[in-house]
Amino acid sequence: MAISTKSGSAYDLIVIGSGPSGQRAAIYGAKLGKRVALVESREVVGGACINTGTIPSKTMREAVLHLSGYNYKSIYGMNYRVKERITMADLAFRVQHVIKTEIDVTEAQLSRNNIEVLTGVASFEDSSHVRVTNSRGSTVYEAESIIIGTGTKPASSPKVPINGSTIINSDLILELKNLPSTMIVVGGGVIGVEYTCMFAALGVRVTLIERRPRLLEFADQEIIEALSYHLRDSRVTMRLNEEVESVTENEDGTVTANLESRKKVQGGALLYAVGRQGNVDELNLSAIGVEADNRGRIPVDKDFRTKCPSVYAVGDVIGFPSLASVSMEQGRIAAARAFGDDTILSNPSFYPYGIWTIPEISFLGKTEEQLTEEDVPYEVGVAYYREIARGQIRGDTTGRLKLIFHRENRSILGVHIIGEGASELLHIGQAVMALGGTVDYFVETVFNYPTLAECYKVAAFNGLNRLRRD
Ligand SMILES: Cc1cc2nc3c(=O)[nH]c(=O)nc-3n(C[C@H](O)[C@H](O)[C@H](O)COP(=O)(O)OP(=O)(O)OC[C@H]3O[C@@H](n4cnc5c(N)ncnc54)[C@H](O)[C@@H]3O)c2cc1C
Ligand SMILES: NC(=O)c1ccc[n+]([C@@H]2O[C@H](COP(=O)([O-])OP(=O)(O)OC[C@H]3O[C@@H](n4cnc5c(N)ncnc54)[C@H](O)[C@@H]3O)[C@@H](O)[C@H]2O)c1
Repeated sequence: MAISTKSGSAYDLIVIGSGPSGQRAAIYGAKLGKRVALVESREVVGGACINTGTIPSKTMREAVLHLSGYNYKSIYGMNYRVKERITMADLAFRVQHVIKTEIDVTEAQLSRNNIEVLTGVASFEDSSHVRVTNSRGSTVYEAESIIIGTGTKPASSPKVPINGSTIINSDLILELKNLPSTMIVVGGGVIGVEYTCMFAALGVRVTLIERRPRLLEFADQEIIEALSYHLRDSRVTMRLNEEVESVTENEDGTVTANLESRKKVQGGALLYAVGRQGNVDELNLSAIGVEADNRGRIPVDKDFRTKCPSVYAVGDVIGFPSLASVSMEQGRIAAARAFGDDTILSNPSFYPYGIWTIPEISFLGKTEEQLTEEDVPYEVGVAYYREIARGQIRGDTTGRLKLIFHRENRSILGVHIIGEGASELLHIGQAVMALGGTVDYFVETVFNYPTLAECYKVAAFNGLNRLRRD
């Protein structure tokens, strides 16, 4: 069938992709009074964030915690649960509800800002023209500036036959018909570890295989040791320093992961989570003289401008840190820069991490390992949730907050938390750090009682006591 080509409208800004990076870029452009179009290849807006990634996984985690009674087992006993037989349908029910609401909220935001949403696959004609192709044909639109926010998709391998039922990637989690009794997770990155925790909390026996010597290499070692303790306690088997070479489906419906070391691991289902690949294949980047690397990442400068001066790229498609929070910020900055607005400033040293393991982990700033490597004289103060009244009330007696500060000028260098509420709690430390506060702030400040925020005060006292002893 021949595809008809039409000439479409002209815009000030065309944004490709409606994930967090694209949404924020488009809205910021509109706030600057520009005429903006947002191209999205899926039928719905929201990107991987709303449809397959952040929102589904975080909602599923909440459903798992609620239905399994995980947070209350230490109070009411190991057999406590809200629902006896938890099914995939129970989890999917809550996830679909939140996805739908988030899509509605996003659509309303885009429409309020007069952003025109064009459904179809975008590809470059040249540095100011984008072709949008859908089942009705193809139209070429013009814009002064173009921002790419096309995100990523799960990395695949010809030796791992994803079948959507027993061998899945993170996009297909909700396609699992039943909860398997055993599961293999390949990849000890954020996705692999988060889903390992959820399935383990549901009683699934998980084997987690990671080719590196430790999980989540960018996080503080002590925090990861604490997480590993929880994983073992939830009957997770960790196989570190092991690489999965291929995966085979067995006649009895089970699957086998074949390791480079010639070991074999068998399970009822397998989640393949070995990283993600940039969505660049359909963009025709060669038309604008831009080339992505072997993982589909587009190179950009500090303002997110590509080699082609009128084209910017933001979000996961430019690589690290690949977080929804940071993607939004990058989108805003790129739209501002595209129209000569230099007022938005953002300091990546204060970007936080929230890792939704069970228990959750959150941190910002430097780790002890990094500071040792950089010869920075530091001291550490730790507070344990079990010593804080709120920790006892909530039933989380294993959490901890670790404050790292400079031994001489007492500035905060890092905050690392594992335990319930970590991702929210972190923001107190983030504010103090960003505003140039010192460890003394926590000593001098009165926090509500009983709250987890008290951890900051206890950790500060603990660290300052150590400093005095030396
Ligand atoms: C399982 C999982 C859990 C996650 N959890 C968290 C979390 O807890 N916290 C956090 O901060 N981050 C999390 N992330 C990461 C977060 O989802 C991403 O950082 C974020 O979605 C990136 O936003 P984006 O706008 O760059 O891309 P995306 O959200 O991937 O959106 C890109 C959009 O572009 C569209 N597109 C692609 N190519 C074209 C084309 N040629 N034409 C038109 N449209 C196109 C796609 O269809 C997609 O809708 C998670 C990711 C995954 C996979
Ligand atoms: N809470 C959050 O912020 C959150 C949650 C989920 C995902 N994300 C984002 O999504 C992105 C992708 O996550 P991911 O976990 O897929 O990727 P990743 O790159 O973080 O981790 C993949 C892991 O798989 C391992 N691996 C690769 N090949 C292997 C093999 N053959 N056998 C065994 N192990 C192998 C790698 O060593 C690595 O540790 C991340 O960059 C992250 O920022 C963020």
